[in-house]
Amino acid sequence: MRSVFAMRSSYEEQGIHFMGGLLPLSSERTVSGAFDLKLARDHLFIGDGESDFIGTWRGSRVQLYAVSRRAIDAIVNPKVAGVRIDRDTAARHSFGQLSPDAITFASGRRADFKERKRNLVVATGSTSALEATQRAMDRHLPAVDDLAGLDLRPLVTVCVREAVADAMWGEAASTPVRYVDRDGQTRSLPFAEALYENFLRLRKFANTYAMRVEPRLQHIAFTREQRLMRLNTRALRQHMSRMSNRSPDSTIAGRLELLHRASGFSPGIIRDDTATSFVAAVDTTRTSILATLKHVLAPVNTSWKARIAAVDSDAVDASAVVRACVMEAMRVDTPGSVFNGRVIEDFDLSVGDREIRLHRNTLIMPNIHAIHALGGPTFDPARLLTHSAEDTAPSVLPFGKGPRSCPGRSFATSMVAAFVAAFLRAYPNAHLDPTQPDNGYPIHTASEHGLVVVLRT
Ligand code: HEM
Repeated sequence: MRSVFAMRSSYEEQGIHFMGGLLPLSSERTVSGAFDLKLARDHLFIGDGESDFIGTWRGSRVQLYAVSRRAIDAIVNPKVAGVRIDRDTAARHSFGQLSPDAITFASGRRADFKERKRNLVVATGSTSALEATQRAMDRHLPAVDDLAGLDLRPLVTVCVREAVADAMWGEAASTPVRYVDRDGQTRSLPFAEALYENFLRLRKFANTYAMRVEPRLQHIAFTREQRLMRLNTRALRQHMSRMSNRSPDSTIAGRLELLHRASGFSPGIIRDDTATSFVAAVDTTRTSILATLKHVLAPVNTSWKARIAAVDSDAVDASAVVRACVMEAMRVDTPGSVFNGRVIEDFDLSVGDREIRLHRNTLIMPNIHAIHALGGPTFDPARLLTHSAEDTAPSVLPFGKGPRSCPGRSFATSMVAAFVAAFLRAYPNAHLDPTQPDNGYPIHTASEHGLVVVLRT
């Protein structure tokens, strides 16, 4: 078996540029710097716009990022993804503790993988996100007269969390469960809120230096916070096991249960695929809403705000203008990254007119941030509206691509479109507060700054 140093040398000999220092772990210091600047790890490794791959260390492993469209297409090709490259993500050691049997961590090589994925697409796609979104907005949107400025981050978070929970489980999402907060205080929280809060804590802990270097350490309860999160994880998993077989057929959980059971999937898989869909949905969807509002509420984009506001409320879901604004916002402020994969056997990957020898155990993933950066930092939905069928499709991949791409895409885009259009109807004079430094930061799932708007002129 090749050492990581031999692997790296082989890639450098094949012309792949490495970033982040010569020795294993060295890149983690650079990553800490990126977190300080409120950037996600993958923003650092976007390449020069010419290369196919960028290499670095991830902890003590060799990581390759596909950074050109053709390299991404090569590694997500169904003949490669789930055949010679399989899922291997450190996330299974962090928030994966909540749902270890979820599809997110499952091998794409299993014979039943395609059916499992199809069930998720059907269960999430056949739900109307619109009513759940509107109900949550009706509960939480503030009375306009009371507010000169408003941080949208907590407002959007609570609306999306409740709307997704409603679509996922119906009333059962509000069942109170015991939850231990960061101070060690035991409280009673609605089940979906407790699940989301514990997910956020697990993910935050995973971003610390030690856990990035050795993600498996997250399974050992060294710290008080780890012990508290573990208590919650156990209680939540027990609660979710008790919820099985009880979700109404009108909910995503109910439909997934019917489909997965008919396919012969175990109760553990049904439980964990439901839980993973909830956490995957809330975090990314609320980030996409914030990103879209950030752009359409900027004074320079008033014409796009007006075009969205002019769309009839019944036509929002199908509106090309609304979709173009949402996708373009996700291009400029990409919510999350795709999950990592691992090369499972040495093989030659065809990229354009050359072959690249990939070595077993190399971590490898598409860097969608690199593709998105090629379009530049300016929000311009027109580029998505004007391309003809003959043009190369614009490279906007916030949901990933290929066999592992997001099964909740249709649900998510409906929810983002519904929220943004309803918000603009409710607050036609809303605009970004130019005095707020927080508004200048990029928006992604792990960022914690606010998005402050003025609701009145
Ligand atoms: C705007 C919102 C969303 C964005 C930007 C997003 C993005 C993504 C991305 C980038 C991936 C990884 C793809 C890959 O590794 O190739 C993913 C996977 C996944 N997403 Fe989403 N997602 C969103 C909403 C949702 C929703 C609403 C659901 C379910 C209700 C969902 C469920 C999942 C699941 C289960 C996976 C794992 C798929 C697999 O392992 O094969 N996501 N998503």
